[in-house]
Amino acid sequence: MTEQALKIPPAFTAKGLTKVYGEGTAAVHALRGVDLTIPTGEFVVLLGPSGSGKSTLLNILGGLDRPSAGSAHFRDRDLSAMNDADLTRYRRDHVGFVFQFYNLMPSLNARENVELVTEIARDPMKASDALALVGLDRRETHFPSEMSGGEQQRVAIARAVAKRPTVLFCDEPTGALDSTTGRAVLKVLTDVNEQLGTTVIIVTHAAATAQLADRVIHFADGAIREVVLNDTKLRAEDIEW
Ligand SMILES: Nc1ncnc2c1ncn2[C@@H]1O[C@H](COP(=O)(O)OP(=O)(O)OP(=O)(O)O)[C@@H](O)[C@H]1O
Repeated sequence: MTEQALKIPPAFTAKGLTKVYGEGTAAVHALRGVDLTIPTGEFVVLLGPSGSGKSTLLNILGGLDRPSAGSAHFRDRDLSAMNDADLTRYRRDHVGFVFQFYNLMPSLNARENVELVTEIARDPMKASDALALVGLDRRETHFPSEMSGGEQQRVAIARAVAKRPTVLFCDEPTGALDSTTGRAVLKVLTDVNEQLGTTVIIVTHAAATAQLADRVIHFADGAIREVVLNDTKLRAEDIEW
């Protein structure tokens, strides 16, 4: 890591982060006191068995959910202390989301799907520039039904990055895709990380994705089991699926 990177405050720090769903005998301990730091600009992959708490962590860091105890800071701001309006503003100004199923509007073409965001964002890219970034500049007027799963996911990524988010959260972004298409989507995510400097945090079962990461966080049973820093990152084209 460069000296300059060391001076930039981390994107996220969590201390004793705890999430319990339900109460009493029905209580589910989704996060059991997680401590973590995610440096700004990193490409981070969260791996772990189903139910180990990965999505719960993503939802808290993304301002979609609140912890039961502990703290989660975005830069110097305590997300756990924010009210609903503050969290909405935080998500609007700083956060992009990409999910397994692309959640595109079927009646809108690719450009119009991206414009849903660019029309309300503060300092957005042009929708056409966002689509060019994901390699879909020639598909602007195509509707979701006219595109493959990988292309639809790239539109979803264009929509998420068009508002120039500080952080891009991806929950199983390749979960519905075959390996070739998955690689193409991962290539787009690494491009976003490298070209825009966006911090990218991916939850996935596709362990191969870890080969692209600066930091791999292994989850088990609501806790971090291991954090691995990659000295060498592979290019998306070269990962073994
Ligand atoms: N809204 C909810 N109400 C009750 N329990 C929940 C809720 N959301 C998640 N859980 C539980 O919390 C635990 C952690 O779930 P989470 O979705 O974070 O795991 P995960 O590691 O992302 O799993 P997967 O890989 O299957 O998506 C699981 O036992 C899950 O059933």
